[in-house]
Amino acid sequence: MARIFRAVIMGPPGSGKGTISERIARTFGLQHLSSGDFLRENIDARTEAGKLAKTYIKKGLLVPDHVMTRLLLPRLEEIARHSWLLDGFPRTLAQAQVLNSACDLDVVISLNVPFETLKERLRHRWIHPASGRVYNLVFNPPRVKGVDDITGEPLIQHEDDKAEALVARLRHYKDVAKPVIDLYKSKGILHTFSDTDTDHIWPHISSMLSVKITAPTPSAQSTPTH
Ligand SMILES: Nc1ncnc2c1ncn2[C@@H]1O[C@H](COP(=O)(O)OP(=O)(O)OP(=O)(O)O)[C@@H](O)[C@H]1O
Ligand SMILES: Nc1nc2c(ncn2[C@H]2C[C@H](O)[C@@H](COP(=O)(O)OP(=O)(O)O)O2)c(=O)[nH]1
Repeated sequence: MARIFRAVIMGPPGSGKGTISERIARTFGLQHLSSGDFLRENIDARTEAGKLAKTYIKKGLLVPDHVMTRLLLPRLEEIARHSWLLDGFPRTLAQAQVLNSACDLDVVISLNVPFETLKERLRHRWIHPASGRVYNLVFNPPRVKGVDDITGEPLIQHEDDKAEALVARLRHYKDVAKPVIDLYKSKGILHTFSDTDTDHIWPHISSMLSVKITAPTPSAQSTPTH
């Protein structure tokens, strides 16, 4: 049986985590678990943790560490027999430490994209809230303006992707992520990829993973979202 492979993808908002995670899931059969999507599912299902998380997200704040770990760790246990890729978690050093005591990671991918590029991308990001499908009016526009390709439902823009909230959000990310990145660097599992284009970064990530993942686990393949 193929060895279980555990990876984390990090990067500021707009750096391409969702887009690249989807490619990784499709190519290598890893289960993609996005903390943002998982929170939104909990909010929609009106779970206790979801209701609590909503009060923070609405204010543009990070959800407290103990709420995040209480939510995410049981989910990771559920998929413990699969190889997985975590996107959006851990976001803080405290979260990274809890994850560390729960499992050993094989690889941490860190995306390094210039600030101006991030601002430009997020301005044009539209999502289909029910599925988490991500569009960009320049990079991967929907076939019909304003509607999801698959369901035909309307697309929305996140409040915090709008220009006013962006700069503070990107600064905040840098401050919080630095100690997490330093931790993974010290463990020797950090792989950083720097470029302005996802299509340039992707072949490098793909070849790194091809070497690290001895054999893919196709049964864990997720549904393509792009
Ligand atoms: N690991 C986490 N710790 C704390 N809060 C989180 C975490 N992951 C997500 N959240 C909360 O959920 C919100 C939505 O998360 P999500 O990752 O979808 O979007 P984001 O923060 O806009 O980042 P990105 O654009 O990189 O996807 C965040 O703004 C934050 O409030
Ligand atoms: N122009 C351009 N846009 C890109 C590129 N890669 C991803 N995008 C788009 C897709 C989204 O609309 C937006 C942010 O990407 P994302 O995958 O949601 O990033 P993240 O917030 O999950 O890290 O940018 C890219 O390489 N070029």
